[in-house]
Amino acid sequence: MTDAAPTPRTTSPAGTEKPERLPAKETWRALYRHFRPHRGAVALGAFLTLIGSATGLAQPLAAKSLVDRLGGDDSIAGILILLTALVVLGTAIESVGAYILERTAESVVLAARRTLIGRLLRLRLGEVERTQPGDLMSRVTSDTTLLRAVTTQSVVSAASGGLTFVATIVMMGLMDPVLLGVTLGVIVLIGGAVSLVMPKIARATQRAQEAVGTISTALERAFGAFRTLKASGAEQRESAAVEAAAQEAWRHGVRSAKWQSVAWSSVGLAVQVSFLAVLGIGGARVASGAISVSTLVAFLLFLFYLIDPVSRLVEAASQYQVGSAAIARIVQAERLETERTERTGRGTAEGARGAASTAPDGAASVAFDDVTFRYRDDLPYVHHGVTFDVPGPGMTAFVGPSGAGKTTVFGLIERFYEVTGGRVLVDGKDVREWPLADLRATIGYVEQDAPVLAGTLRENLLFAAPHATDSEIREVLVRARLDAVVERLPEGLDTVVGHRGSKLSGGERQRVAIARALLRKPRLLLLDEATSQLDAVNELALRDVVAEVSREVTVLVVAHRLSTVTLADRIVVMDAGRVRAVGTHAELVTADPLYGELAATQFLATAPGPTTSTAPVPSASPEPPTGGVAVQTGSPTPPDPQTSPAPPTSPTSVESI
Ligand SMILES: Nc1ncnc2c1ncn2[C@@H]1O[C@H](COP(=O)(O)OP(=O)(O)OP(=O)(O)O)[C@@H](O)[C@H]1O
Repeated sequence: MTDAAPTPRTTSPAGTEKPERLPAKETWRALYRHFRPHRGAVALGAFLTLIGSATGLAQPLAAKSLVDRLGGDDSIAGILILLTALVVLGTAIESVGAYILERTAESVVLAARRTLIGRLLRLRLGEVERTQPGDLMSRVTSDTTLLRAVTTQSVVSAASGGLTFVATIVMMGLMDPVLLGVTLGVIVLIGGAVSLVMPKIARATQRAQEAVGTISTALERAFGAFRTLKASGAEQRESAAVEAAAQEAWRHGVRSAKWQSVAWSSVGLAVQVSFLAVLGIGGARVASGAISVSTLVAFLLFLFYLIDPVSRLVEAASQYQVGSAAIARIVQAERLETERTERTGRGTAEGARGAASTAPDGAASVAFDDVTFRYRDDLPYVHHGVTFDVPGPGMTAFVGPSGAGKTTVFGLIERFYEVTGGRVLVDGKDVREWPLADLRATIGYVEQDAPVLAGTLRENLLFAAPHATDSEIREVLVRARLDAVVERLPEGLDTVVGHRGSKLSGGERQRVAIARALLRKPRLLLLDEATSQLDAVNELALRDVVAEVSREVTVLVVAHRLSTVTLADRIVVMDAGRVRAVGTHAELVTADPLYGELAATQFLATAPGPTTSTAPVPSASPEPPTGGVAVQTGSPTPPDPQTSPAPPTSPTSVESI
C-alpha cells in the first residue's frame, strides 16, 4: 500500500514558480465547489433581502394615505403605527437577510481554511521543502478571504441583476423592438470592451496575492532567525525586502482597482451612449410616426432603470475575477501531495501509549536493504546502496564525515521520504507497508537542532504523547536531567518557552527534545546528536540515560562525540552515501582508517574528558578495511541522474551486525 495521496498536478507547487491561472472551466468548478454547500443559505439570504427591499415599496403608499388624512378628521395614529411597523419590519427582514449572507460568506471562508489547514499539515516533507511556508500560510489567511464576496454577494448580484435586466429588456422590447435593438447594440459593444478588461482584474489580483505571499515568506524568514538577523545587522535589508513585496502588492492592488473602475464606469458610459442613440433614432421614429412621444419617454425611463441591473452584473463579474485569482492559488495548494496518516493500533492515541497496539512490543529491529536515495530527481544520489541490519535492543551509532547521509537514514526510517531503490525495514516489514501513523508511533525522534515549539514546557513534553500522566512526565524530567531546571522556573512546567523555545538554553532545548521523545515510550529511538549543545556534566548524564534506554529499546544515534561511540554496541561508519564498515569502537579504530581518523580528530575535539580509546590510525585516503569485523557493503554508485535516471538494482548482501 502507499500512504501518499497524489493528485494530478497541472500547476507548479506553491511558491516555486509563478502560479498559472486555472482554465475557465476549472475555475468555475472550483468556485462552485465552495458555493455548493451554502446555496440554500445564499438563496434564503437573497430572498429576505429582496422581501426587505420590497416592503420599502409599500412605504410611499402608506405615506400617501397619511398625507390624505392630515386634513380630515380621521385619526392618523393607525396609519402611523402601520408605517412604523412597515419600516421596522422591512429593516429587520433586510438585516436578517444581510446577516445570513455575511454569515454564509464567513462559513465559505471557514470551510476553505479548514480544507487547506487539514491538507497543509499532512503535506509530504519534500513538498514543504520545495515551497515557501510563508506563502502557503498566506493562502490560508489571505486568499481564502477573497472567496467571501464571490460565493455570496456576487451570486445574489448576478441573480437579481440578471432577473431585473431580463424583465426590463422584455418591457423595452414590448415598447419598441427597434429601439431595444439600438440599446442592446450599444450595450453589447461596450460589454465586449469590458470583457477584455475582466481578465486583467484577475491577473492583477493574483499578482497582488502573490506579493502578499512574498510578504509572509519574508517575515517568516526574518522571525525564523531573529537573533541572526539582529546579530548580522540585517534589519534594514530585510525590512527593505518586505517593503518591496508590500509595494508590489500595492502596485497590483491599484492596478486591479484601476481595471475595476474602468469596468464600473463603462456601465454609465453604456447607458449614456444608449441614451443618445435612442434619443437620435427614437426622435426620428417619432418624427416618422413609427412610435409616439410617450413611448419614447417611457423607453428612456426604462433605459435609466437598466443602470441598476447592469451595475450589479458588472459587479458580479469583477468579483468573479477576484475570486478566480484566489481560487487558483487555493487549488494549487490543495494539489500538493499529502501523506495518508490513517490511524490503527499504535497510531491511535491509546495505541501511542502502548494500549490496543497491533504492533509487537519490545525493541524494534531496523534494516536497510540496498537503499538508494536522492531528495529530488534533479539532485545527486545521497545513498548509494546502503545496507545494514540492526536487531534490537541496543545502541547503534552512525558516524562519518559531514554529508555522508547519516541524518538521511533517519528520514527514510520515519518515511519522511520514499526510497529511490531498495527497502527500509522496521520489524522486518517494509516501511511502505506500515500504516504511517503506526510506524511513527513506534519511533521517538530527536532532531539535531532539537526544535522546541512556542508554548509551555508542558505542552512541549506532551506534544508527542498527549495522554502522558503527571508521574510519567516527572519520570522523564528526572531522566532527561530537566527536573532541576523545571524547579528553578517560576511557573514550573507551565512556563512559556518563547518562540522556538528561545527562552531556553541550547542544552535545555535538547533535553526537552529528548524528554519529549522518551515520553512517547518508543520502541525505536532516533537520536540525531547535536555537536556541542550540552555541558560535560549533562552530556555524561544523558549518555547514561541513553545507555539505560538502549537496554530495552533500539537506539540509533547519529554520533558526534566519542563518549557516544565508545558506548555503542555497534557502529556504522558511513562515507559518501555508503556503509563502509561496521563494528565496535575498539574494532574499528584499528580496522577502518576513516574511523580512526574521525576518532582522532572530530570525536576527540568534542569529547567531554579523557577517554580510554585505543590509538587511532590516521589515514589521508581511507581504504576499505582489511581485517576485524569492518565490512564493506553497498552496491556500485548509481549513475549520474542527469545521464541515466534509473538507480542500480544489483543485489548486495545485507550485513548483519
Ligand atoms: N532535504 C534535503 N533536500 C536536499 N538535499 C538534502 C536534504 N537534506 C540533506 N540533503 C543533502 O544530502 C546529503 C546528506 O545529508 P545528511 O544530512 O544525511 O548528512 P549527514 O551525514 O547527516 O551530515 P551531518 O553530519 O553534517 O549532519 C548532503 O549532501 C545534504 O546536502
